[in-house]
Amino acid sequence: MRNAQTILRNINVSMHDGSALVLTGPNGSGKTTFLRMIAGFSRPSAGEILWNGHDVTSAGVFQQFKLQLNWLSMKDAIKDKLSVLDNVQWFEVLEGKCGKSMDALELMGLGRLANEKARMLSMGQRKRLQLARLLAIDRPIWLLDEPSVALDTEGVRLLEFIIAEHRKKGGIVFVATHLPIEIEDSMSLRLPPRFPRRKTFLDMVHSF
Ligand SMILES: Nc1ncnc2c1ncn2[C@@H]1O[C@H](COP(=O)(O)OP(=O)(O)OP(=O)(O)O)[C@@H](O)[C@H]1O
Repeated sequence: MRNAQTILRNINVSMHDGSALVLTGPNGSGKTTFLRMIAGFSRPSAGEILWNGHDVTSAGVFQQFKLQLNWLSMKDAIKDKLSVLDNVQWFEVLEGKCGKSMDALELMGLGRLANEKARMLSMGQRKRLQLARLLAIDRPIWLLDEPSVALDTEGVRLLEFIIAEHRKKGGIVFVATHLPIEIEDSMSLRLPPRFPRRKTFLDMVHSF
């Protein structure tokens, strides 16, 4: 439920180590809501989200489960006044890790911009920075909301590559997207429109 309205119903998905789920569906169909529920930002009004058989919302489990998750969304949480490198290292330090930030930036094609202020980055470069952060933090479950928006063709290929590599290590990936993405052996779930339109776009055009 969101705002007292039922957004998602009758969804049953089971993920194992190394698996990937691609969520698609029209605007407002609930893709972000689905990811938010997995992340524990929203509670399902019915049903359960289980992690290793335990309800993720129960005390004790939630704190552990949260540490497995890496969230990437349109809100990029990039600090414009910090350098590109600091924007990755800051999260790495918070995570109690170190040493992967520069390699992650290099992989995402941002090595030469590491010492620039993040405000200098283009939209696609900001997305690459988010992906570098994902790599540096290196948590097992990735929740990616529209990860390819603003990426160029090479950026999308890199995204597909890091997803494949993550899965090889046993990582789990959820991707909500409107854009085509190639993820081998992924499951796909297409959410239905919440409010089916009475008229199609072409009907509207012809009525003018
Ligand atoms: N902040 C909010 N508060 C209350 N209801 C919300 C909020 N954000 C979204 N919703 C409701 O949840 C529904 C699903 O939204 P959600 O963002 O999950 O869809 P989506 O499939 O990710 O859409 P899009 O493709 O546009 O990103 C929306 O139709 C809206 O009614």
